[in-house]
Amino acid sequence: MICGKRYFGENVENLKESEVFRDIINETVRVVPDAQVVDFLPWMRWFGFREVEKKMMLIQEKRDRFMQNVLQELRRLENGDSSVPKSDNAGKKKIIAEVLLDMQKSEPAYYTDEMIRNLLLVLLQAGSDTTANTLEWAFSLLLDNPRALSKARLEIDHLVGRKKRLINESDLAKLPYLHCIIKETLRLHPPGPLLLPHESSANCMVGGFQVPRRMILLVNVWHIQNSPEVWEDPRQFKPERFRDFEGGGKNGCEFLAFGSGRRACPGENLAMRVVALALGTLIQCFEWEKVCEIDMNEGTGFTAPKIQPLIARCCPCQDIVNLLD
Ligand code: HEM
Repeated sequence: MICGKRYFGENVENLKESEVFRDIINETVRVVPDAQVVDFLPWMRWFGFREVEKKMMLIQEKRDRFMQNVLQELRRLENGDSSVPKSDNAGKKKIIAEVLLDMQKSEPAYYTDEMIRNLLLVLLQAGSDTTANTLEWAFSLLLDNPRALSKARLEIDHLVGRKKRLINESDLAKLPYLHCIIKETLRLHPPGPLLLPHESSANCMVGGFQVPRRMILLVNVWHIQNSPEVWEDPRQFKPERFRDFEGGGKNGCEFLAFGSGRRACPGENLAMRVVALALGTLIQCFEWEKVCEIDMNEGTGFTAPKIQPLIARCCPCQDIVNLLD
């Protein structure tokens, strides 16, 4: 959607480029927690805390180089350069990078290359790890809760039937239990456990505390969503609790996995669809089995990933093999 290419999975067009992309994502996620320490304790910078500044500058150079190459390639493609390999997307809908380059033609002072590069990078960065981690946590929870997995499969089977077709985007609104599973996963393991740092633009009161202008606030969403004061049996995986749940819950503050208000995640709808479609398809097509006890511990890192990656066994459901072929 963003660059017109695949950087993960099968049919990756340019292996080297996709490796650089994955490195950028991983390195950024790794260095952000240290950068936040330095933001809050600026004197740590004097001691060169974990070489954060140096690392961030190196990553930024890599990010800029990567994205500038993408922009140059798109320009060459537009000018009819046949040496640039055409992507799967060529001739179909415009990708976001192309839309922004078009806008640059009418407003070059605003849509500079730097602005476009950073906008594309923030979308890629914000959308990749968060979505992938959610999928991995959801599957880990489902394998640990086989009843919920069966219930999700029944819901899908009931809607589309196993033999007929794979689920598609238009089915998603009719799969409420699948959505409950995703929300319960995001409640237990929010990929933004402290949201992003927010800065108050004016003096204000939050929860009875005076917050002066320009104060940086972190919101501990992990705690809110796992607190017994807010949720019954907070550490239990109970997708049903989201059945009649609206928005963020009471006062809009119980479920905050995508943040809230003006700076909430703009990718929420997209993320919910992507995760639901991926999770739903994996449930529909395969029989799943644990190969060992699943380690449910969260590691450090900006998106609170699993410490141990999920390993599971799957084999295609018999009646869907033809469809998969
Ligand atoms: C399961 C997936 C995702 C989760 C849980 C998630 C969660 C979040 C959270 C918690 C924030 C910070 C909100 C705040 O501080 O109040 C955020 C910001 C953001 N997200 Fe997502 N996100 C996800 C997927 C995506 C996707 C797919 C995109 C776009 C392709 C995206 C783009 C962004 C951007 C651009 C911001 C910064 C918004 C701003 O500062 O105004 N996110 N996201």
